[in-house]
Amino acid sequence: MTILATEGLTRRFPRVTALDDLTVTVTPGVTGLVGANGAGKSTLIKILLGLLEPTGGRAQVLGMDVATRAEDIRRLVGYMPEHDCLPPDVSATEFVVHMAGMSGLPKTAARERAADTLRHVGLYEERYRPMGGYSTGMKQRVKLAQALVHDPRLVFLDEPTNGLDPRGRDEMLDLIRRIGGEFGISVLVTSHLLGELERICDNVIVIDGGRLLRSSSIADFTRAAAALTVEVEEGHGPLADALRRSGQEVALDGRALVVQVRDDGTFDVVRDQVAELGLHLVRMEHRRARIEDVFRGEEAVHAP
Ligand SMILES: Nc1ncnc2c1ncn2[C@@H]1O[C@H](COP(=O)(O)OP(=O)(O)OP(=O)(O)O)[C@@H](O)[C@H]1O
Repeated sequence: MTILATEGLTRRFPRVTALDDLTVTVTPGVTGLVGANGAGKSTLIKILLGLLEPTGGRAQVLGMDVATRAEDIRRLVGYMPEHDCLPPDVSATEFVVHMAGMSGLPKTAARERAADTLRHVGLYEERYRPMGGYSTGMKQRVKLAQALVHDPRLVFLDEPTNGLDPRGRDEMLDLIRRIGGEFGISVLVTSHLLGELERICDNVIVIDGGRLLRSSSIADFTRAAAALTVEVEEGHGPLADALRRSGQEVALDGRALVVQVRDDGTFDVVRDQVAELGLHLVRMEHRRARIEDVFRGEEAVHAP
Protein backbone atom coordinates (compact mmCIF):
# COMPACT_ATOMS: atom_id res chain seq x y z
CA MET A 1 0.00 0.00 0.00
CA THR A 2 1.26 3.46 -0.87
CA ILE A 3 0.69 6.49 1.35
CA LEU A 4 2.14 8.94 -1.11
CA ALA A 5 3.97 8.91 -4.40
CA THR A 6 5.72 11.47 -6.58
CA GLU A 7 6.75 11.14 -10.19
CA GLY A 8 9.36 13.42 -11.71
CA LEU A 9 8.32 16.12 -9.24
CA THR A 10 10.08 19.40 -9.95
CA ARG A 11 9.81 22.88 -8.45
CA ARG A 12 11.89 25.70 -9.86
CA PHE A 13 12.22 29.13 -8.27
CA PRO A 14 13.84 31.95 -10.25
CA ARG A 15 17.24 31.33 -8.68
CA VAL A 16 17.13 27.75 -7.56
CA THR A 17 15.62 24.36 -8.38
CA ALA A 18 14.21 23.27 -5.03
CA LEU A 19 12.99 19.87 -6.28
CA ASP A 20 14.58 18.21 -9.25
CA ASP A 21 12.79 15.29 -10.94
CA LEU A 22 11.97 13.56 -7.65
CA THR A 23 10.34 10.15 -7.93
CA VAL A 24 9.63 8.45 -4.65
CA THR A 25 6.99 6.32 -2.92
CA VAL A 26 6.16 6.15 0.77
CA THR A 27 4.52 3.17 2.49
CA PRO A 28 2.62 3.20 5.82
CA GLY A 29 4.62 3.74 9.02
CA VAL A 30 7.11 6.39 10.06
CA THR A 31 9.22 7.74 7.20
CA GLY A 32 12.12 10.12 7.65
CA LEU A 33 12.80 12.76 5.01
CA VAL A 34 16.42 13.71 5.47
CA GLY A 35 18.49 16.41 3.88
CA ALA A 36 20.65 19.42 4.67
CA ASN A 37 19.15 22.90 4.94
CA GLY A 38 17.82 23.89 1.54
CA ALA A 39 17.61 20.29 0.27
CA GLY A 40 13.93 20.76 -0.64
CA LYS A 41 12.12 19.07 2.27
CA SER A 42 9.68 21.89 3.07
CA THR A 43 9.02 22.48 -0.62
CA LEU A 44 8.05 18.83 -1.03
CA ILE A 45 5.66 18.95 1.94
CA LYS A 46 4.03 22.16 0.69
CA ILE A 47 3.46 20.61 -2.73
CA LEU A 48 1.99 17.46 -1.14
CA LEU A 49 -0.48 19.64 0.78
CA GLY A 50 -1.42 21.60 -2.32
CA LEU A 51 -0.01 24.82 -0.81
CA LEU A 52 2.56 25.19 -3.58
CA GLU A 53 2.32 24.19 -7.23
CA PRO A 54 5.02 22.07 -8.81
CA THR A 55 6.58 23.28 -12.04
CA GLY A 56 6.76 19.71 -13.31
CA GLY A 57 5.80 16.14 -12.48
CA ARG A 58 2.97 14.73 -10.37
CA ALA A 59 2.22 13.75 -6.81
CA GLN A 60 -0.44 11.69 -5.06
CA VAL A 61 -1.30 11.57 -1.36
CA LEU A 62 -3.54 8.77 -0.03
CA GLY A 63 -4.38 7.94 -3.62
CA MET A 64 -5.47 11.49 -4.48
CA ASP A 65 -3.78 13.79 -6.98
CA VAL A 66 -2.49 16.98 -5.31
CA ALA A 67 -3.39 19.02 -8.39
CA THR A 68 -7.11 18.28 -8.13
CA ARG A 69 -7.84 16.99 -4.60
CA ALA A 70 -5.83 19.30 -2.30
CA GLU A 71 -8.80 20.07 -0.02
CA ASP A 72 -9.66 16.39 0.45
CA ILE A 73 -6.00 15.68 1.14
CA ARG A 74 -5.80 18.41 3.79
CA ARG A 75 -8.84 16.95 5.55
CA LEU A 76 -7.03 13.63 5.99
CA VAL A 77 -3.52 14.95 6.58
CA GLY A 78 -2.09 16.87 9.55
CA TYR A 79 0.71 19.39 9.10
CA MET A 80 3.20 20.67 11.63
CA PRO A 81 5.02 23.55 9.94
CA GLU A 82 8.67 24.26 10.57
CA HIS A 83 8.49 27.87 11.68
CA ASP A 84 6.82 29.46 14.66
CA CYS A 85 3.26 30.25 13.68
CA LEU A 86 1.45 30.53 17.02
CA PRO A 87 -0.40 33.71 18.07
CA PRO A 88 1.27 34.83 21.35
CA ASP A 89 -1.81 36.16 23.14
CA VAL A 90 -3.93 33.03 22.70
CA SER A 91 -3.81 29.91 24.90
CA ALA A 92 -2.95 26.47 23.51
CA THR A 93 -6.48 25.29 24.26
CA GLU A 94 -8.12 28.17 22.39
CA PHE A 95 -5.76 27.70 19.46
CA VAL A 96 -6.17 23.94 19.11
CA VAL A 97 -9.97 24.16 19.55
CA HIS A 98 -9.98 26.78 16.80
CA MET A 99 -7.90 24.56 14.50
CA ALA A 100 -10.23 21.63 15.20
CA GLY A 101 -13.20 23.83 14.27
CA MET A 102 -11.43 24.83 11.04
CA SER A 103 -11.20 21.13 10.15
CA GLY A 104 -14.96 20.87 10.46
CA LEU A 105 -15.41 19.44 13.98
CA PRO A 106 -18.52 20.70 15.84
CA LYS A 107 -17.85 22.82 18.95
CA THR A 108 -18.20 20.19 21.69
CA ALA A 109 -16.22 17.58 19.74
CA ALA A 110 -13.56 20.20 18.96
CA ARG A 111 -13.16 20.98 22.69
CA GLU A 112 -12.96 17.31 23.64
CA ARG A 113 -10.50 16.43 20.88
CA ALA A 114 -8.33 19.46 21.70
CA ALA A 115 -8.15 18.48 25.38
CA ASP A 116 -7.30 14.85 24.50
CA THR A 117 -4.67 15.84 21.96
CA LEU A 118 -3.00 18.38 24.24
CA ARG A 119 -2.82 15.74 26.95
CA HIS A 120 -1.28 13.24 24.51
CA VAL A 121 1.50 15.68 23.63
CA GLY A 122 2.15 16.38 27.31
CA LEU A 123 0.63 19.83 27.87
CA TYR A 124 -1.47 20.03 31.02
CA GLU A 125 -2.26 23.15 33.16
CA GLU A 126 -0.04 25.26 30.92
CA ARG A 127 -2.56 24.85 28.13
CA TYR A 128 -4.68 27.68 29.55
CA ARG A 129 -1.81 30.21 29.51
CA PRO A 130 -1.06 32.53 26.53
CA MET A 131 1.42 30.83 24.20
CA GLY A 132 3.70 33.89 24.08
CA GLY A 133 5.21 32.71 27.37
CA TYR A 134 5.82 29.13 26.23
CA SER A 135 9.24 27.51 25.84
CA THR A 136 10.27 26.24 22.39
CA GLY A 137 9.47 22.70 23.50
CA MET A 138 5.95 23.67 24.54
CA LYS A 139 5.36 25.52 21.28
CA GLN A 140 6.50 22.47 19.29
CA ARG A 141 3.99 20.37 21.26
CA VAL A 142 1.15 22.76 20.44
CA LYS A 143 2.12 22.65 16.77
CA LEU A 144 2.07 18.86 16.96
CA ALA A 145 -1.31 18.85 18.76
CA GLN A 146 -2.97 21.02 16.10
CA ALA A 147 -1.63 18.64 13.41
CA LEU A 148 -3.32 15.70 15.17
CA VAL A 149 -6.55 17.23 16.41
CA HIS A 150 -8.72 16.29 13.43
CA ASP A 151 -7.66 12.63 13.63
CA PRO A 152 -5.67 12.50 10.39
CA ARG A 153 -4.49 9.33 8.63
CA LEU A 154 -1.13 10.88 7.86
CA VAL A 155 0.91 13.74 9.36
CA PHE A 156 3.72 15.80 7.89
CA LEU A 157 6.09 16.99 10.61
CA ASP A 158 8.57 19.59 9.36
CA GLU A 159 11.68 19.67 11.58
CA PRO A 160 9.78 18.93 14.81
CA THR A 161 12.97 18.80 16.89
CA ASN A 162 14.24 22.18 15.73
CA GLY A 163 15.48 24.37 18.59
CA LEU A 164 14.98 21.71 21.26
CA ASP A 165 17.59 20.75 23.85
CA PRO A 166 18.65 17.06 23.95
CA ARG A 167 15.96 16.12 26.48
CA GLY A 168 13.24 17.95 24.60
CA ARG A 169 14.40 16.29 21.41
CA ASP A 170 14.21 12.81 22.94
CA GLU A 171 10.71 13.51 24.25
CA MET A 172 9.56 14.78 20.86
CA LEU A 173 11.02 11.72 19.11
CA ASP A 174 9.25 9.41 21.59
CA LEU A 175 5.99 11.22 20.90
CA ILE A 176 6.44 10.80 17.16
CA ARG A 177 7.14 7.11 17.57
CA ARG A 178 3.92 6.77 19.59
CA ILE A 179 1.92 8.56 16.90
CA GLY A 180 3.17 6.02 14.37
CA GLY A 181 2.85 3.03 16.71
CA GLU A 182 -0.02 3.37 19.18
CA PHE A 183 -2.23 5.58 17.07
CA GLY A 184 -1.46 3.98 13.72
CA ILE A 185 -1.06 7.31 11.95
CA SER A 186 1.52 7.34 9.17
CA VAL A 187 4.19 9.98 9.62
CA LEU A 188 6.49 11.82 7.24
CA VAL A 189 9.03 13.59 9.43
CA THR A 190 11.85 15.82 8.19
CA SER A 191 15.20 16.41 9.80
CA HIS A 192 18.67 17.54 8.86
CA LEU A 193 20.00 15.47 11.76
CA LEU A 194 20.34 12.02 10.32
CA GLY A 195 21.10 10.13 13.49
CA GLU A 196 17.93 11.08 15.32
CA LEU A 197 15.64 9.54 12.72
CA GLU A 198 17.28 6.13 12.96
CA ARG A 199 15.54 5.55 16.31
CA ILE A 200 12.01 6.22 15.18
CA CYS A 201 11.68 5.56 11.44
CA ASP A 202 10.78 2.46 9.46
CA ASN A 203 11.95 3.99 6.19
CA VAL A 204 14.12 6.87 5.18
CA ILE A 205 14.34 9.09 2.12
CA VAL A 206 17.48 11.14 1.64
CA ILE A 207 17.41 14.16 -0.66
CA ASP A 208 20.12 16.58 -1.62
CA GLY A 209 19.73 19.62 -3.84
CA GLY A 210 16.15 18.53 -4.58
CA ARG A 211 17.27 15.16 -5.90
CA LEU A 212 16.77 11.69 -4.47
CA LEU A 213 19.94 10.23 -3.00
CA ARG A 214 18.38 7.17 -1.47
CA SER A 215 15.09 5.66 -0.37
CA SER A 216 15.00 2.45 1.66
CA SER A 217 14.10 0.83 4.94
CA ILE A 218 16.30 1.74 7.90
CA ALA A 219 17.31 -1.93 8.11
CA ASP A 220 18.57 -1.98 4.50
CA PHE A 221 20.23 1.34 5.01
CA THR A 222 22.36 0.15 7.88
CA ARG A 223 22.87 -3.40 6.58
CA ALA A 224 24.54 -1.94 3.54
CA ALA A 225 27.25 -0.59 5.76
CA ALA A 226 27.74 -3.40 8.24
CA ALA A 227 31.32 -3.77 9.38
CA LEU A 228 33.56 -5.82 11.64
CA THR A 229 35.69 -4.11 14.24
CA VAL A 230 38.93 -6.04 14.67
CA GLU A 231 41.55 -5.41 17.32
CA VAL A 232 44.82 -7.32 17.69
CA GLU A 233 47.46 -6.89 20.36
CA GLU A 234 50.14 -5.85 17.87
CA GLY A 235 50.44 -5.92 14.10
CA HIS A 236 47.49 -3.82 12.90
CA GLY A 237 49.52 -2.61 9.93
CA PRO A 238 50.49 -6.05 8.55
CA LEU A 239 46.94 -7.30 9.14
CA ALA A 240 45.43 -4.34 7.27
CA ASP A 241 47.86 -4.95 4.36
CA ALA A 242 47.05 -8.67 4.26
CA LEU A 243 43.30 -8.05 4.33
CA ARG A 244 43.53 -5.44 1.58
CA ARG A 245 45.57 -7.87 -0.54
CA SER A 246 42.78 -10.39 -0.14
CA GLY A 247 40.30 -7.84 -1.47
CA GLN A 248 38.79 -6.48 1.76
CA GLU A 249 37.94 -2.85 2.39
CA VAL A 250 39.76 -1.82 5.56
CA ALA A 251 39.95 1.43 7.52
CA LEU A 252 41.73 2.32 10.73
CA ASP A 253 39.67 3.55 13.69
CA GLY A 254 41.94 4.36 16.63
CA ARG A 255 43.54 1.07 17.64
CA ALA A 256 41.03 -1.02 15.69
CA LEU A 257 40.57 -2.04 12.06
CA VAL A 258 37.13 -1.62 10.55
CA VAL A 259 36.49 -4.19 7.83
CA GLN A 260 33.43 -3.81 5.59
CA VAL A 261 31.27 -6.93 5.61
CA ARG A 262 30.60 -8.08 2.04
CA ASP A 263 29.12 -11.46 2.89
CA ASP A 264 29.33 -14.25 5.48
CA GLY A 265 32.85 -15.07 4.26
CA THR A 266 34.37 -11.79 5.52
CA PHE A 267 34.43 -13.11 9.08
CA ASP A 268 36.39 -16.22 8.03
CA VAL A 269 38.87 -14.20 5.95
CA VAL A 270 39.71 -12.01 8.96
CA ARG A 271 40.06 -15.01 11.29
CA ASP A 272 42.32 -16.85 8.82
CA GLN A 273 44.56 -13.83 8.23
CA VAL A 274 44.97 -13.24 11.96
CA ALA A 275 45.95 -16.89 12.41
CA GLU A 276 48.30 -16.88 9.41
CA LEU A 277 50.17 -13.83 10.72
CA GLY A 278 50.32 -15.39 14.20
CA LEU A 279 48.64 -12.34 15.80
CA HIS A 280 46.84 -12.26 19.11
CA LEU A 281 43.19 -11.33 18.59
CA VAL A 282 41.82 -9.04 21.29
CA ARG A 283 38.36 -8.39 19.86
CA MET A 284 36.31 -8.99 16.74
CA GLU A 285 32.76 -7.70 16.76
CA HIS A 286 30.00 -6.80 14.42
CA ARG A 287 29.53 -3.09 14.17
CA ARG A 288 26.09 -1.94 13.06
CA ALA A 289 26.67 1.19 11.09
CA ARG A 290 24.65 4.23 11.92
CA ILE A 291 22.61 5.91 9.26
CA GLU A 292 24.86 8.97 9.55
CA ASP A 293 27.89 6.93 8.53
CA VAL A 294 26.09 5.60 5.47
CA PHE A 295 25.04 9.07 4.44
CA ARG A 296 28.55 10.42 4.87
CA GLY A 297 29.70 7.71 2.47
CA GLU A 298 26.99 8.65 -0.01
CA GLU A 299 27.86 12.32 0.25
CA ALA A 300 31.40 11.47 -0.70
CA VAL A 301 30.12 9.53 -3.70
CA HIS A 302 27.89 12.34 -4.81
CA ALA A 303 30.34 15.18 -4.18
CA PRO A 304 31.19 17.02 -7.42
N1 LIG B 1 9.32 30.80 -2.05
C1 LIG B 1 10.58 30.63 -2.42
N2 LIG B 1 11.18 31.45 -3.30
C2 LIG B 1 12.45 31.23 -3.72
N3 LIG B 1 13.23 30.23 -3.30
C3 LIG B 1 12.70 29.36 -2.42
C4 LIG B 1 11.35 29.51 -1.93
N4 LIG B 1 11.10 28.48 -1.06
C5 LIG B 1 12.23 27.75 -1.01
N5 LIG B 1 13.18 28.27 -1.81
C6 LIG B 1 14.54 27.71 -2.02
O1 LIG B 1 14.40 26.36 -2.39
C7 LIG B 1 15.42 25.56 -1.79
C8 LIG B 1 14.78 24.46 -0.96
O2 LIG B 1 14.12 25.05 0.16
P1 LIG B 1 13.33 24.20 1.25
O3 LIG B 1 12.78 25.18 2.26
O4 LIG B 1 12.39 23.29 0.59
O5 LIG B 1 14.50 23.36 1.91
P2 LIG B 1 14.51 22.50 3.22
O6 LIG B 1 15.16 21.22 2.89
O7 LIG B 1 13.16 22.47 3.83
O8 LIG B 1 15.49 23.34 4.15
P3 LIG B 1 15.22 24.07 5.53
O9 LIG B 1 15.26 23.01 6.55
O10 LIG B 1 16.36 25.04 5.63
O11 LIG B 1 13.87 24.74 5.39
C9 LIG B 1 16.27 26.53 -0.98
O12 LIG B 1 17.39 26.88 -1.76
C10 LIG B 1 15.36 27.70 -0.76
O13 LIG B 1 16.12 28.90 -0.62
